[in-house]
Amino acid sequence: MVVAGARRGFWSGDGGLVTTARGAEVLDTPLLNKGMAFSPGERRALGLEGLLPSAVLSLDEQLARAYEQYHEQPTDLLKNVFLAMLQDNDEVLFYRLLGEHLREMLPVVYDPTVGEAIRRYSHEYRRPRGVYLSIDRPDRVAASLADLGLGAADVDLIVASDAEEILGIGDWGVGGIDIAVGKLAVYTAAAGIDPGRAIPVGLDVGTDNEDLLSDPAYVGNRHRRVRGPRYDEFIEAYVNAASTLFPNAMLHWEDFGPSNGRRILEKYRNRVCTFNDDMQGTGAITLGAVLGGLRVAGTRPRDQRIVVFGAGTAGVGIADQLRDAIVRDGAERDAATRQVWCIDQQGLLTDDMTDLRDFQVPYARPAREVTGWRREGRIGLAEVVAQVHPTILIGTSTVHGAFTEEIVREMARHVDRPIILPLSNPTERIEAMPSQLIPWTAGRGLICTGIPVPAVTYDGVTYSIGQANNALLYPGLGLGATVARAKTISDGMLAAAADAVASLADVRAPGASLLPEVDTLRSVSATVAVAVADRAAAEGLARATLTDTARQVQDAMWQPEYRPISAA
Ligand SMILES: NC(=O)c1ccc[n+]([C@@H]2O[C@H](COP(=O)([O-])OP(=O)(O)OC[C@H]3O[C@@H](n4cnc5c(N)ncnc54)[C@H](O)[C@@H]3O)[C@@H](O)[C@H]2O)c1
Ligand SMILES: O=C(O)C[C@H](O)C(=O)O
Ligand SMILES: [Mg+2]
Repeated sequence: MVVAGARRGFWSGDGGLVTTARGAEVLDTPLLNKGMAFSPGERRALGLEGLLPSAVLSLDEQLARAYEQYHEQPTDLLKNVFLAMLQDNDEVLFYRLLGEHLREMLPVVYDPTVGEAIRRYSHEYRRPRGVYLSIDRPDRVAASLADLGLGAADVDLIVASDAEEILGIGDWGVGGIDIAVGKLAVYTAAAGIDPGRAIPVGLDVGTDNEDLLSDPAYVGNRHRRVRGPRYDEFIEAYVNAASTLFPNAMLHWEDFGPSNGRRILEKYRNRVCTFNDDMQGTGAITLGAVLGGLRVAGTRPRDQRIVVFGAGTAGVGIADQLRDAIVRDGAERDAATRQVWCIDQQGLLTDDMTDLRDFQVPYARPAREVTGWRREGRIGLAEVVAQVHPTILIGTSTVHGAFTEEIVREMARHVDRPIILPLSNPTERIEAMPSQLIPWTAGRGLICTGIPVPAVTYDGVTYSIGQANNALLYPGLGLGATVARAKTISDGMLAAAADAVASLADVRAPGASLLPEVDTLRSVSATVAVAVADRAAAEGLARATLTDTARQVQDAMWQPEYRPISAA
């Protein structure tokens, strides 16, 4: 295997690494640096003898020190900053620490703390990570990607964000690159994506966030978001450059605004290996959670009535995948679409509305169907729940507290096991907390959230709350696509991923989580990867030959271990 970074002075040798770097350059290269773990021989050969204290420590000893330092950080934001610095210093140690304390540290490197890190990006800035592409220099896109010094076969994955809709907190301009960094950390911790073969990209198209525009410390392009043809040309330049320079890389899109996310995916999904996490990753993991819920409820996809509150990128992405699951269960496509009710800012979406987004149109209800429904300017969630008696309620609205006690009690009155998924992130945006939903449904609610939340004990039963976050899905999807060298990401590959996740949750015990536990992310991702790669092969989309997929997936997983390093 080639280790990315060859042009940065290192590549893989016989079971180890070989480098032309010497002295401080070795210590300053996070994928080479082992801190105090260089052996005396390596110190001599690499010119480090005078640059390090005498002791030689093992990875485990450094791990213990790093864990102690982590705990000395007083806030989650400072813990996040500490981990970012560790990653910039010694990447093996960072991933080992993260992997050993995944449940504790995932909320710090990823959601919800990553939201705080993004807001504070320009103020907490210490050093760059990733590639910063500017809409003001469209002709420099390819050159900027080439600045990393990576070769055509060196890259498996690129995560890019234009930061228009970061989580549920809106436009955060250049700071949005940290969502790409956070997603990649999860890719590696969960699925062993080689961190030297993955690139975070910030697409800086400006920002409409007034606070950023007037902040003297802001480090991004200080102008409004560019939209229209110039934006599209910039995206085109990015896709062309990325897929030409790195033809094996999957292009992952993260946290784009609703007017761009779907449009971009539709434009490129049959041309390159690409995937929108908020639409497709979220849709598939939510389907996984729903399938777990249906196993408990003892019902089938085609029996469901689904209300989606917040019909944006994620909400409609979820609607699409739930509709497709109903179709796979035997329903006609139109009938399956009619089993979904979408609500957005203008209330229940109906076909007499003139301001619907194109992707909302298929879900608009016939206006005549709702003539007698109560309106207070619009048909709100309470009325839809009262009329429809949904079996599944999804929250992707960013409206904190939107699932009120009255609404939830009304839903639970008509359904034995209501499936309620308040998925908005981060914590301050969630539609309702499980600690409220469980008592409001007298323990009958089947609940998952997007953020990690503690278990809830009610009436003697402890309810584990599954995290229906796309983090349970995209790492395995990316690994599977990498192993298969998939040409494109198909709907069938997403459905296979959802089925694989759902199959791993043991939902039999009362209060059991509908999804596998976050601690098992690595094995979940491996299972998802096998399902995705096999599906790609079955659909004729694999460019690699799969002989023993499970073995190939295991072999492809990067391990956070110090490798012997020799001087070239
Ligand atoms: N759990 C996960 O894995 C996951 C994945 C993706 C997104 N999300 C979360 O879902 C939320 C939405 O993300 P998105 O990317 O779809 O954003 P988005 O902006 O595309 O969608 C949000 C939608 O909610 C609508 N909305 C706002 N206020 C509303 C109201 N009062 N009533 C009804 N609808 C309202 C908006 O008009 C918009 O259409 C975010 O909080 C995000 O963090 C979670
Ligand atoms: O990033 C996350 O935690 C999930 C999702 O992609 C989101 O935008 O909220
Ligand atoms: Mg997202």
